[in-house]
Formats: sequence, structure tokens, C-alpha cells
Amino acid sequence: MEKGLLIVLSGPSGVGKGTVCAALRKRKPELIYSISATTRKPRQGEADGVNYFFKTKEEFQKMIQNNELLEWAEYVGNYYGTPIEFVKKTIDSGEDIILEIDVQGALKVKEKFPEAVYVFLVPPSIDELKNRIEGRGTETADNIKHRLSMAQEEIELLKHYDYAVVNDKIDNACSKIECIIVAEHCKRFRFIENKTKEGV
Ligand SMILES: Nc1nc2c(ncn2[C@@H]2O[C@H](COP(=O)(O)OP(=O)(O)O)[C@@H](O)[C@H]2O)c(=O)[nH]1
Ligand SMILES: Nc1ncnc2c1ncn2[C@@H]1O[C@H](COP(=O)(O)OP(=O)(O)O)[C@@H](O)[C@H]1O
Repeated sequence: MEKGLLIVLSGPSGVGKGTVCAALRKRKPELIYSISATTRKPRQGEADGVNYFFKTKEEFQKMIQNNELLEWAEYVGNYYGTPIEFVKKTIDSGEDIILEIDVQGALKVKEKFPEAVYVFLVPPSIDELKNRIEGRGTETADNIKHRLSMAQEEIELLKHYDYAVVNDKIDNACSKIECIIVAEHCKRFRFIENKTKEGV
């Protein structure tokens, strides 16, 4: 049976990863979403086990020690990580799973899963990125500054990704990601065909 795709969606904070994933969920309900663990405090409206698994620093450290995380990263003073078990189970069952993670985390996943599909969500401009982070109204002025300076460095890492998707309009970005998923399935089918022809 063909394995599911591991799709890694990342990009700078505020580019719209969460928003695009929420829209994709509606358009493509069969896609599975990984839920990360974090030591960040829940924002208003966020629930444990839905947006994140909210952990204390000690609990998070235990997850690292027990090899329960596919990757983890420290981002602006908090830890974020991807529980590995759920990801493995999903792709082994032939279903596609999407990870919405930061750029450092994505590059760590690439070391373990080079065959995953790496998509970088690009802001239309740095000014627009600033507007979006400020407009969201969830961060302090200092935190926004930090996120923006990280964004400049993160955009340099675009070259390690398979695809760049500009998040100008949410629907455009979703359509492009859907096209990427279709194309990647076609690519893997060709790979299986070649193997069959070679008698492997
Ligand atoms: N490495 C890694 N980054 C994550 C994970 N989950 C979320 N992130 C990223 O951590 C960053 C901060 O997340 P968050 O505090 O929710 O803020 P926001 O995504 O900017 O709204 C974002 O870039 C997320 O994509 C994870 O499991 N691993
Ligand atoms: N295509 C878009 N056009 C305009 N605003 C957007 C777009 N995508 C996201 N936003 C807004 O930008 C802000 C940051 O989006 P969010 O999904 O929280 O980003 P991220 O998860 O990458 O940090 C939110 O207020 C969201 O409504």
C-alpha cells in the first residue's frame, strides 16, 4: 500500500500558516493535522488537545528524553515539538498528514524524513507580514520585533524547501497547496511504477 504524504508547512510567524491550515481543513477534510506540544500559554479560545497539547517545561523535557518528539525547537522563549507516534501511524496507514511548524523545526524534520514535502509559505512583503502580526494583536511590541527579525533570517532558508507558496489571498494559497498534494501523489505513483518495471 502507498504510504501517506508527510507535508511540512512552515514559514515566518504571522505569514498565515494557522489561517491557511484552518481554511484547508474546510476544503480538504480528509487531510490529517498533527497537534504539537508546547510550553506556550494558551491564547484565548485555544483548547488543550485541539490547538496544542499545553505542557509544563518539565513535561516537555520528559517528552524529549523519552524520544516522543519527531523534532522540537525553542521559539521566542517557548518550546514547541511534534509528537512522533501520531505522524508515523498516520503515514503508515496511507493517510496524508500536515505539520504546521516553524522553519528551524522543518529543517530538523528534513534530516529524518528527506522524502517529506516541504512547503514554505511566503508573505507578499515584509510590510504586510508586520501588519499581519500586529493586526493579530496577540504579541507584545518586543515579541513582534523578535518575530520580524527572525522572519528576515528564515526567508533566507527558503532554498531548502521544495515549494514556495505566496500567501496573498487565503484561497489562492490553499489551491496551490492542494495542487502540490495532487502532484506529489502522482510523482510517488510514477516511482512505484518504475520499481515494478525494474522488478524490484
Ligand atoms: N518546531 C516546531 N515549531 C512549531 C510546532 N508547532 C508550532 N510551531 C511553530 O512555532 C511558532 C510559534 O507558534 P505560536 O506561538 O502558536 O504562534 P504563531 O504560529 O505565530 O501564531 C510558529 O512558527 C509555529 O508554526 C512544532 O511542533 N515544532
Ligand atoms: N492571506 C491573508 N490575507 C490577509 N490576512 C491574512 C492572510 N492570511 C492570514 N492573515 C492574517 O494574518 C494574521 C496572522 O495569521 P496566522 O494564521 O496567525 O499566522 P501564523 O500561523 O503563520 O503565525 C492573522 O490575523 C490572519 O487573520
